[in-house]
Amino acid sequence: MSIKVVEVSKKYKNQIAVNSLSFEIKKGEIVGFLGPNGAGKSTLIKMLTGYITPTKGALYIEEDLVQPNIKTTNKNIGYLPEHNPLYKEMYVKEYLTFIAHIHKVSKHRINEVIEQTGLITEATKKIHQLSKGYQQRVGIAAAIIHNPSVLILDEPTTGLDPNQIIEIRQLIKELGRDKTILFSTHIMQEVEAICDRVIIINKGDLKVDANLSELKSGQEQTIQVEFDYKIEEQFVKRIKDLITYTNYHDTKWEFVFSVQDDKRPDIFDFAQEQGLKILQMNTKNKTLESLFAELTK
Ligand SMILES: Nc1ncnc2c1ncn2[C@@H]1O[C@H](COP(=O)(O)OP(=O)(O)OP(=O)(O)O)[C@@H](O)[C@H]1O
Repeated sequence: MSIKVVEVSKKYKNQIAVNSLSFEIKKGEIVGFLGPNGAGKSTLIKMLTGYITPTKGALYIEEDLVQPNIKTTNKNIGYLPEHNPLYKEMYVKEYLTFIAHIHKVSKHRINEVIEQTGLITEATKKIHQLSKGYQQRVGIAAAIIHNPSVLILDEPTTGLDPNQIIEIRQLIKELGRDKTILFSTHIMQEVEAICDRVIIINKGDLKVDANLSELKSGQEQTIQVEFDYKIEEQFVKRIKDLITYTNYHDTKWEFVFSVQDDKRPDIFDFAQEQGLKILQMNTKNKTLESLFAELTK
């Protein structure tokens, strides 16, 4: 396991920020760590990186317990905090040279990360001259300069414009080819765009730890249809994968399916077989976004 969290809790005075959380992340996985504001994401990330200690429980990075072994575990972690701490008066290459020096890594690694994070054209500019998206790339370059096996990103796309968001997501995906990545966000679409697995927390509690495909397959598909003529129930029952149906009016129906594949083509085929025309058809799918809203009320 690259990351292991065992019954970890964190209490700030009377406030329980993280409540007995447990999960494991395998080598090479990209996992979205999702929760609304105040859910406890940053608190857990700070415990993984050794910035704060847990009130209870144990955290492991590449099999090493974080607390007594912070030096070792931090060698294996690249961390981009929520507020990317950059020395903005420095030039990009100068800053990365400074970070490389702290980590005692060889100079050739600086050019390597500049290339890897798409910073070649910006390397000779001062950091404050860069767009927010490029500043975020500098933060990521600094986080991976010592070539860690685990990368932890705290809300890496917050405050970026839509194009920058797409670019940073792409970069995270590329880095995920040879690193284990845990990144926090409060946007479900972000998780859908980047990862296979999601861990959802709310008010410090674990709500979901599942692959996205599992989450999606557990969802129902609802389709409302209006035909041009009345149709008998016995015929409607023949539609494949139908779990329930409601007849609102002679010609208006709502069908609920248990499968994820788009069932609209099947309804077209059915209508054709029955000699009917479709006047209206709407899907009312429960999105992952609405599932997240339900779980984090
Ligand atoms: N140093 C602290 N002292 C007291 N309470 C704290 C401290 N840091 C965080 N908290 C509280 O712990 C809870 C979890 O906060 P945390 O920052 O971990 O949430 P988050 O999921 O990262 O939220 P956000 O998305 O807003 O960054 C919140 O209620 C917060 O107010």
